[in-house]
Amino acid sequence: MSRIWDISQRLRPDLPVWPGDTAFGHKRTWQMEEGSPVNVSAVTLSTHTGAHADAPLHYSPVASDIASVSLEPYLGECLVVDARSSGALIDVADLPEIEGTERVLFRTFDVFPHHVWEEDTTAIAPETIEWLASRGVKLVGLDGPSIDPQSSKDMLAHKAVLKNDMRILEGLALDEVPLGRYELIALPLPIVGGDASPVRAILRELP
Ligand SMILES: N[C@@H](CC(=O)c1ccccc1NC=O)C(=O)O
Ligand SMILES: [Zn+2]
Ligand SMILES: [Zn+2]
Repeated sequence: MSRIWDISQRLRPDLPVWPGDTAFGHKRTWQMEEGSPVNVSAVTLSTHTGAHADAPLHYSPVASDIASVSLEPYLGECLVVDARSSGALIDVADLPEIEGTERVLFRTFDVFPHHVWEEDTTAIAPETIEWLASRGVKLVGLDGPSIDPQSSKDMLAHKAVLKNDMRILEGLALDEVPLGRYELIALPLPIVGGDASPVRAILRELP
């Protein structure tokens, strides 16, 4: 069996979420201790909880929801890149040779903030998105909560992704993963009308 790295955040009540967004909630609705033959629960969560995929509908009212997007970009060979020394934005000059990979994941945190919400996270310059698109990249991902700065109102990186019909993963926990090439598997749930979906994201060692 090839080695697997789980790059999903654990879903739990104290999971930090985007300021003002819905907290993660999980409650038991049937309990074996109370005479039910099984345990069952209900969850409450934002579509942008933990490791998640943005749908084009998140940044364009007329674009596809998460149930309609092809799964192909979320599956296949990817490259994990070190962006820990980038400043506020990952610039083209910060990129390594990407050698024809269709998926690029950026590590920006020295240590992933599992217990606090960080406001000033590293985002991706729109020119970098254009550069990656011009080299055939179909999916960009990062450990931070957004490919744009959190204070952004113009969402230029998301707009560059829309223009180039790329896909986005955010909130990936990359601390344990050595830089390099892997197989990515990070499938969104088919939430009809959904602007995003949590994913179970893994990286698998290539043969
Ligand atoms: N744009 C962010 C998420 C985002 O904007 C957001 C996520 C959850 C709740 C509110 C959000 N934005 C509010 O202005 C993203 O990169 O997906
Ligand atoms: Zn998002
Ligand atoms: Zn986003």
